[in-house]
Amino acid sequence: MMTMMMGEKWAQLGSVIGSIMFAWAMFNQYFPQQLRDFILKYGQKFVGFLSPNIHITFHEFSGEYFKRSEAYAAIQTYLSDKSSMKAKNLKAEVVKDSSQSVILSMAENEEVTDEFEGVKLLWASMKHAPRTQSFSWYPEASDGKRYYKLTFHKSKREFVTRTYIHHVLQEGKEITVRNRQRKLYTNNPSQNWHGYQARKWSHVAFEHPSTFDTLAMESKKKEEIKNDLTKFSQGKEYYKKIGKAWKRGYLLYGPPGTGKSSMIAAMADFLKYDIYDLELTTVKDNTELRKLLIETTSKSIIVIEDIDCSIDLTGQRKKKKEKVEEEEPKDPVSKMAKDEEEESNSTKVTLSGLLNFIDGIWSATGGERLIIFTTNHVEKLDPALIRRGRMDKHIELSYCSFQAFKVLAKNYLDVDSHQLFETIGHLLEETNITPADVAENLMPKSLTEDADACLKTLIEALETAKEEARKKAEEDMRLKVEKEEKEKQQVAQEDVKVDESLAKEVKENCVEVVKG
Ligand SMILES: Nc1ncnc2c1ncn2[C@@H]1O[C@H](COP(=O)(O)OP(=O)(O)OP(=O)(O)O)[C@@H](O)[C@H]1O
Ligand SMILES: [Mg+2]
Repeated sequence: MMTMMMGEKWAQLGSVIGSIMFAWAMFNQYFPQQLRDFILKYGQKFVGFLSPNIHITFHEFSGEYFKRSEAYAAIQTYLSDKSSMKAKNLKAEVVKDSSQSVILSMAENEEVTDEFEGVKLLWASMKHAPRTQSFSWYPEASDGKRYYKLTFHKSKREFVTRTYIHHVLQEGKEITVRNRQRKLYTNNPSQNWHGYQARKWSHVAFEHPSTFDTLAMESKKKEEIKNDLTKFSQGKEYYKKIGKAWKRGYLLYGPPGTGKSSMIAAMADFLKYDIYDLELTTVKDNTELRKLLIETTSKSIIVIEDIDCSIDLTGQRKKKKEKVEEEEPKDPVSKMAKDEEEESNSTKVTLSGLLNFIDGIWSATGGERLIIFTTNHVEKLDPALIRRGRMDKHIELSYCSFQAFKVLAKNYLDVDSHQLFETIGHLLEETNITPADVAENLMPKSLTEDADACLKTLIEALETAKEEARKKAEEDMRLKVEKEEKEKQQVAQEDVKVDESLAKEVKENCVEVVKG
């Protein structure tokens, strides 16, 4: 009985489908094209009129030719996670310049639901098939036009248009920034700026392993720097409010091997910014410097390492040139060649050009940039260059403290505490050793060397450094005493000379008096 009823139902369903297909065939065969279009268009409108839903479409290519819509790309990224969890048909795309080499998105005609602040929304991925197979310059035409359709209840119109879409685009862009492969740029010498596809900057993927976790320094100082960076990166509105360009200058100074370059890499990792490593010595003049600045993108760190060596800020360059002029060859051909070489080797970037680079009107374009200078000799820098407001934050990277050593011990040996730590702590207080040297000593020299052996090697190195420092202090003291002794002797000799000439004068005067 049951089976008979089921059979009847299937038969009924089959006949309904058959009728619909027959009606559709008749509709296509006997109704002219125009009438069919008219019926379909108004039929859709009628259904839309009855439906409580609203649709918004976001096309992949719209407006600017050849340019993919940013909104479409942001939505695709936003939906990527949701699609990979919920959709049954997925599309995989290899994304250029992305560390996440494959991104998944829903295939055409798939749907996923989203929920935001308690409101349910439906996203569908759609494609208009191309009408003709003709050649077109527009990338979308050959493959059909892809678009996303957002469907929601009409009562949520204001919420969706004012809040939800903004949220989706913002979140999509943020995910893109988080996932993108960061780049390390270096400036090309200006001789190579001309010609086909000439670039002012060339880049490689930035893959430095240094992070704030691996950086050896006092945790309080580290936290302070991280907070400063976070405040900066979230400060778009704040900088706008106070009328300041959205950029910040950092001066990192300290002896070689104390982690200045490592800190820059950690900052880039923390903020997910690109790095522009500016080699000032290959920049010809201030105009070139400005051109380079204009070509940098936002969310980046512009670095000038060893600023005191890159540019003469005290007029020494001029002196050097004067010296060269004195030694100029007589022969005009070699003189020209020497001039040319001199010209190409020297930079005419001046202090004022550099100051303009940091806070001139051009430096405000783009925004969200850090400018970092590093130096081993902070005292050599012109105060105008590093005054607060230009270099907003000065960070001293110094010799290894006990806290910094503990970070290195954890990273290199995976040791949190050890009986030798106390000895090392005392030795670090008495000796100046750079984190680079400590790190070198903590690296196992063979596969069999364990933490114990490495810490003992470090203690030996610290004792040697302490002994050397003691000897150097003794030698310095000896030289000082010797110098003072010499100076005293010189003064005594000069006194004797003065006495002698005085005696001579007195004697002569006496003779004259006697004669008189
Ligand atoms: N504070 C630190 N934390 C962790 N590692 C460090 C630190 N300082 C130095 N090192 C180690 O020493 C190496 C050299 O450090 P880095 O290049 O950062 O020094 P620097 O201050 O930039 O030196 P220079 O003034 O010569 O450019 C790094 O590769 C790193 O392994
Ligand atoms: Mg360095």
